[in-house]
Amino acid sequence: SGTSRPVRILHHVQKVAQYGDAQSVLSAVDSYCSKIEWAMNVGDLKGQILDAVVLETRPHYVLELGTYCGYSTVRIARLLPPGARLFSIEMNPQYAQVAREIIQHAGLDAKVDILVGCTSDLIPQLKKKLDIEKFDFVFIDHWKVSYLRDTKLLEECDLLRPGSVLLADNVTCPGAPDYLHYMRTSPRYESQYFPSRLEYLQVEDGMEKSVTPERP
Ligand SMILES: Nc1ncnc2c1ncn2CCCCCNC(=O)c1cc(-c2ccc(F)cc2)cc(O)c1O
Ligand SMILES: [Mg+2]
Repeated sequence: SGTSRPVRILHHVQKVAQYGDAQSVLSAVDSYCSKIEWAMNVGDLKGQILDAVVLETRPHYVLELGTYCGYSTVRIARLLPPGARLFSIEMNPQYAQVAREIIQHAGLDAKVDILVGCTSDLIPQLKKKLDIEKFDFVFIDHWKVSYLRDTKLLEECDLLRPGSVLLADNVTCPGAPDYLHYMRTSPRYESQYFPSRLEYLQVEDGMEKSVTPERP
């Protein structure tokens, strides 16, 4: 068919979701992807883990690696206090445009900036480009083979502070074994696994939450 899966998801959201209502946008994506065609959104089950971590972290500056259709971007942005900012990096320009329109439909575009490019190129530019010191919360959901490399890049670029929270999707399926090993053995992090299910399926998956301890 002519359109891409993200464009079909966008059209469904524009057709059935209430403009300015983030929850109806999330429900529209979840019903489309559970009934019509699967897509790699974090989904509602793992989304509830994401919600809980965002609410307990109360982040002011958020970074997301891998935007796709913007489902998790909406999920996070809807819970942010006024003045908080979410920057999401997406490599695929078509995905980025779909995400912008889904985020706009949810009424959250004022809180969100989608940066188009590869994380390894953009992360080193963030301090200068965004005039940001540190990120309080990072949601990692892009290429699974890039999780560890990009986390180390965030460390090297001094974008994390004691108490920064990293939450990684798909650490079981498709899996990010080198990231898990690093997070669970590095003295720099305290890590916790949240078992769940792969979006819209009965397959086991889970998310890993890692925090740089506050105490010196
Ligand atoms: N800024 C950037 N830098 C680097 N890569 C970048 C990027 N921006 C985008 N990409 C390129 C990756 C985009 C896709 C990442 N997500 C995934 O690959 C993913 C796959 C599954 C999956 C599970 C079981 C299956 F059978 C099949 C697929 C589930 C998920 O929840 C996933 O998040
Ligand atoms: Mg994912």
